Amino acid sequence: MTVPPVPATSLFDQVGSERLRQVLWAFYARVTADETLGPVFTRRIGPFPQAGWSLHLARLEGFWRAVMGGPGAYRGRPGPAHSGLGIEPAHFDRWLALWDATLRDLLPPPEASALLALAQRMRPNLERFSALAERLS
Ligand code: HEM
Repeated sequence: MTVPPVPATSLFDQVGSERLRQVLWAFYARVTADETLGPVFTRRIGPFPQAGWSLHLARLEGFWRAVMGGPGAYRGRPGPAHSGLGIEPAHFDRWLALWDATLRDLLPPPEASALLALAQRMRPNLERFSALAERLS
């Protein structure tokens, strides 16, 4: 008798779109209130949660859906989006600390660690772009 394979569930299936959206809004509320990160985002997107934030969060939701194996059609270029903004390594340290704290507050530990690991792996590439002075997009 053959045992049917256990269907593979994606990280997106485990977290679900509603909780992903909650995580993103909670995270950017903290980011924009932070004295290191806040000014970079407010300069570019405007005061949270008004101005361009709904659009920005919709883009980010598409991005996270894609990297979590969920449905979506993200077509952005995260690298160039980080060049020319004056982002230093300290910004990345803080970003990841707030991401970790938000994930721990809102998700069970396995999902929180998986989402933290994804962002940690993206850091070196985004950091290379952030060192470029000119915006490429
Ligand atoms: C590993 C950490 C990070 C990840 C995964 C990440 C991810 C992203 C993504 C997916 C976008 C949207 C790109 C697009 O499609 O337009 C974005 C935009 C942006 N990020 Fe990050 N980011 C990180 C760190 C940072 C840091 C440290 C800062 C600086 C404080 C920052 C500032 C911004 C800003 C200002 C935008 C908007 C750019 C624009 O629309 O012109 N990010 N980020």
